[in-house]
Amino acid sequence: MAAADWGGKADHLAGERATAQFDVDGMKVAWAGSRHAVEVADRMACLVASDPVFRKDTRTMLSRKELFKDTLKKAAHAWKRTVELHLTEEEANLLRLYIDQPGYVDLHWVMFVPAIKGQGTEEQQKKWLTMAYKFQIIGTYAQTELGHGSNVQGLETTATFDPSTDEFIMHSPTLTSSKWWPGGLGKTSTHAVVYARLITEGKDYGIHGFIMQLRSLDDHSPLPGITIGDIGGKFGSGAYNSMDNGVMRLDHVRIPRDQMLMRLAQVTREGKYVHSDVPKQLLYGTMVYVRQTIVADASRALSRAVCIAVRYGAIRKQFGSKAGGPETQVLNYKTQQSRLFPFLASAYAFRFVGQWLKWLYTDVTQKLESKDFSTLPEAHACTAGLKSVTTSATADAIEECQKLCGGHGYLNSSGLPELFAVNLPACTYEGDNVVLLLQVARFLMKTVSQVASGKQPVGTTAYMGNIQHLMQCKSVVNTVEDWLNPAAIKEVFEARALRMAVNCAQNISKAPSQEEGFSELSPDLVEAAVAHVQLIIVTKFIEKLQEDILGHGVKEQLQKLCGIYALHLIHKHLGDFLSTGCVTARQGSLANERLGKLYAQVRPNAVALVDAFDYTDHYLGSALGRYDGDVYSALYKEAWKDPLNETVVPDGYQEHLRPLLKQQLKLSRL
Ligand SMILES: CC/C=C\C/C=C\C/C=C\C/C=C\C/C=C\C/C=C\CC/C=C/C(=O)SCCNC(=O)CCNC(=O)[C@H](O)C(C)(C)COP(=O)(O)OP(=O)(O)OC[C@H]1O[C@@H](n2cnc3c(N)ncnc32)[C@H](O)[C@@H]1OP(=O)(O)O
Ligand SMILES: Cc1cc2nc3c(=O)[nH]c(=O)nc-3n(C[C@H](O)[C@H](O)[C@H](O)COP(=O)(O)OP(=O)(O)OC[C@H]3O[C@@H](n4cnc5c(N)ncnc54)[C@H](O)[C@@H]3O)c2cc1C
Repeated sequence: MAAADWGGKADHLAGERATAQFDVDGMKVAWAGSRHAVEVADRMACLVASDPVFRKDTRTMLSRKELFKDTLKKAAHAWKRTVELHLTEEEANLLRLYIDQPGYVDLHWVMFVPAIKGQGTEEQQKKWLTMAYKFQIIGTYAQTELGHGSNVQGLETTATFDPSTDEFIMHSPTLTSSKWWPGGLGKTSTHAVVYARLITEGKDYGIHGFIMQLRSLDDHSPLPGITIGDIGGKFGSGAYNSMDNGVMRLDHVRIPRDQMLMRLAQVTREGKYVHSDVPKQLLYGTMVYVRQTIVADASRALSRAVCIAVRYGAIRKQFGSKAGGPETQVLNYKTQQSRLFPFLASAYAFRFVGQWLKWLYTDVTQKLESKDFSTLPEAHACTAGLKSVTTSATADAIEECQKLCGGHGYLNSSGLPELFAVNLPACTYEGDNVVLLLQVARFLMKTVSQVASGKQPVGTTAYMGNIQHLMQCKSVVNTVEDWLNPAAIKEVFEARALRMAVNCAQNISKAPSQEEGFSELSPDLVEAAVAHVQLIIVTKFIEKLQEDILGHGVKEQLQKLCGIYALHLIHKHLGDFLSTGCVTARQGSLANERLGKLYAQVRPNAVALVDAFDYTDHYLGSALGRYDGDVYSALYKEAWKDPLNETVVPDGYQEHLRPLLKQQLKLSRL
């Protein structure tokens, strides 16, 4: 499909594509998850790429106001096309994804609708979702405040029940209780799920969700008692500035009692608080859902950056033979490969673990429906941990890809600055990554203590049940080839994760209290959580390789990428593996040797491996990452689009530059 997008011009990367040792179409299926997924994604990507309304090549040159208006235009046009073409939910989601411009619709579909689905009663769902599905109302998720984001229990907005009118009074009692950050709140949303402290009969029952109308459906003005605005420009040009993240103050705004989301708890007509038989943590269910989707977003963002850096690395040449022979493609430098190929492997690893996480989430949701809440803690730990590790690695990798592309990577036309700016906040939103890793650590500490009392752990912590062996085993690796054995790899990751968790648990038990110990050891706990999450990613990659994977050479390439993913982590975190005694220094250096060989094997396949992501030039949005590799013409053409080049002599010449030059000239003649 990218070839169609390219329009049949010379393929500067044809030589690279000819060296591929696998079936690229088969790899596209492995990446997308099914032949059907490839087909729908292709169709939606082409629909977006061929529609002039969805152009984005001058996005970074727009003012904030122009960018915001452009986002409104794109969102409205996308909805029009969705209705005209009778798109399915799957197709409409992909359409939004390929438009590739953050906006209010993300919050509406990804948070507002799921919050009502998860926390509303059937009656509430019927009423509000009917309107939301038709875009008669636009919703957002208003949780974070100026004073508190991570600490949800610390939110200050109040919802006080008034039995005399059967209403809640929604109020922001302090400056720090102003809602702050919700996407779409600033200028667009007509409604929101607002999180506030429920107070009834004089008692504070903690945080609950309420549906509030914020703006008139006639003229869009804020309703009485509501003050709303945008919180201001954000990091980078374009990027997340298309989103109107908002601030909101409430001054004793009254809403009917039935606008409290009442699936988890209810307030009766008399003002009695009644809690359902579902765990109160389901209040956080929307966040679990979104964290799961963010893992898929991370793999996509990382694969875009890698696609740009690999294709450009194959085109860019620097230095050469002394005899004046051809210069070297920068992708052939071993340093370039050792920096870039782990990202290529990580993109595939995150993609597969994201597919597994989606399955886990669906499974938990089905269990919740039949009132089985047993797997909720694991789902929370997995979504929190994977969201954290994949988004942090992705943000770091995009930044490194910019450096891997040298000076040209720093240009907006490379696509990398915007990609970085738009994905960097994923380390913060939906839970700060460190805060989330501490949640994983909490789960691990509980599991260690259950194992100590003889309980058999299940799911992603099942390995901890093998404690006798894992606490004292030594890696069997003796040669470079031994590092090709998935069982040998898995064992060292399991031993490292378990030993780090057990060390933490033992040290916590020496502290005066559990709480003090947890706080004192939090840096170690974060590292133990990362080790556990990396084990999940490695394990799921290995399990993926046990599935039927069709297409010539596809499985072999994935085996190499799996090896690179695991071995680069051993290399990067060798301190952990050595200090916990899982591998010796010699085994560590054998792993590194194996890694070097894998890089060499992947090199002829690198361009084809990024082609398998199946991105159009429109979606990639990069002069460096073009499918045809015609990088220099593209860079040259893009430069002329800059508003500075609209005139040959710049604005300001007459006022500032000319007088300065004339003055200096005059002085020099004196
Ligand atoms: C070039 C490119 C251009 C354009 C690109 C285009 C598109 C954009 C590209 C990328 C983005 C694409 C898509 C993005 C998709 C979606 C994102 C869209 C927008 C982002 C919008 C962001 C929204 C938000 O940020 S909403 C606000 C989120 N806030 C948080 O996450 C707050 C974090 N804090 C918490 O979750 C909690 O407070 C806490 C840290 C967990 C602590 O909670 P608390 O104090 O209550 O609890 P305890 O620690 O005491 O725990 C009690 C108990 O509960 C368990 N627990 C906690 N949480 C959960 C849970 N979620 N589920 C289940 N159980 C939970 C906890 O473990 C304890 O259990 P135990 O008592 O058993 O130990
Ligand atoms: C682009 C963007 C979009 C957003 N969209 C929305 C939205 O639509 N709706 C919404 O409600 N919110 C939204 N948010 C808010 C977001 O969810 C919060 O910013 C996030 O949860 C982090 O909270 P915080 O800002 O309070 O960070 P803080 O908690 O203040 O973090 C500051 C620092 O303190 C550290 N820290 C905090 N607590 C601990 C602890 N217990 N132990 C150790 N370290 C700790 C953190 O690691 C961090 O380094 C958005 C944020 C961004 C950036």
